[in-house]
Amino acid sequence: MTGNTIAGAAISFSGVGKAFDGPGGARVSALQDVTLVIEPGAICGIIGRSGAGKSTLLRMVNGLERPTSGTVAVAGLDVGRAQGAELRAIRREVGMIFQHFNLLSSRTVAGNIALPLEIAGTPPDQVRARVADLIARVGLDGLAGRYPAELSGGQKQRVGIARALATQPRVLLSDEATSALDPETTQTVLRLLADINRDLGLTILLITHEMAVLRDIASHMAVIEGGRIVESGPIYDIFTRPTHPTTRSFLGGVTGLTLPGFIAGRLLDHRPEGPSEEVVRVTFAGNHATDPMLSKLAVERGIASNILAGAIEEVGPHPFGNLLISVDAARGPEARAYLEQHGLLTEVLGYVR
Ligand SMILES: Nc1ncnc2c1ncn2[C@@H]1O[C@H](COP(=O)(O)OP(=O)(O)OP(=O)(O)O)[C@@H](O)[C@H]1O
Repeated sequence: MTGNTIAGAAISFSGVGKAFDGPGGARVSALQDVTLVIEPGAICGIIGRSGAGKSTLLRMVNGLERPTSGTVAVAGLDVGRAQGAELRAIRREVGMIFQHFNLLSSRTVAGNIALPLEIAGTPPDQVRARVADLIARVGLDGLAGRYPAELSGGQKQRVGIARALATQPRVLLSDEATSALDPETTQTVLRLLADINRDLGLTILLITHEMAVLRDIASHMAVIEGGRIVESGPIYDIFTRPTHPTTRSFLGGVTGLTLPGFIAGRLLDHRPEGPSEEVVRVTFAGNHATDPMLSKLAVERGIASNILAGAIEEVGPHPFGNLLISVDAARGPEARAYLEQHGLLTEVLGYVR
């Protein structure tokens, strides 16, 4: 083991860089100085735009890509430097599911799920018993003899999940596994992954470009931009206190964080001379999420607020909401202090005349 693996972590990236040979001999830097620790049993989501480096990061965990610098470890084993039998042993600990399922069309459901066991040399009677268990586990009872072409997208992904679990891995990698599915099917597949995480204690690392997927399933998340992790931590902390502009732009779609166009176009950085309104983001977290704090602000302090946009939803088991409001700029500091005293988070976004 190198000194850079993190003891006790399910997956760790320590100062990881990856460069590829690009066109004309130029080097393309896909990842730079990535450090991320994923604890056993976590569901960690990596979100980023196209080309940010998500797939490269994920593929390092099962040794499909090797780091140019730094260390990637699974359960303390250095994947990037493992060879031969050691690499095969690490790969058995890591299952993977894919956006387009990657099933063999010539094999049945049972045949696809059996494949990793056959490759591992498992005796046929054990393969049959294990495949039957896995089919029940992922809710495909009665479909063992069907071929992929006879299945819906959601059923195909269940086969993919069962196949990934066949060798009883400790880590499951998900490469945009719900991106090709409709919203309802996405929910059922995410629920299955959450059940597997809970029942089997499996650590899940998933990549996505949809914040809603992370909101519904992840315990932790990291935002990747230009090959660097720009923000990471427990999902609830990031939803309630995003710091990086990229995180905020991803969050805008799911949490009502985006300013309506008619305000955004007029927003000033500094309070202007004369009457103006302060535009404030108010984040409601935990038990405060449904408290009528703005009504109390009006009644107790006589400060009226306009609601510009907002949403209340759940992140994991916690209620959470964002409201964008405007208040008379002269009373803004008092309004924010009042809301903060009552457990809400506030942030001034700007001013409008
Ligand atoms: N085998 C390769 N050879 C050369 N460049 C590569 C290779 N694989 C990835 N890259 C480059 O590395 C960068 C990161 O790519 P990566 O596929 O990891 O991004 P991504 O976030 O998964 O994108 P997407 O969401 O579009 O799949 C991109 O600039 C890409 O062009």
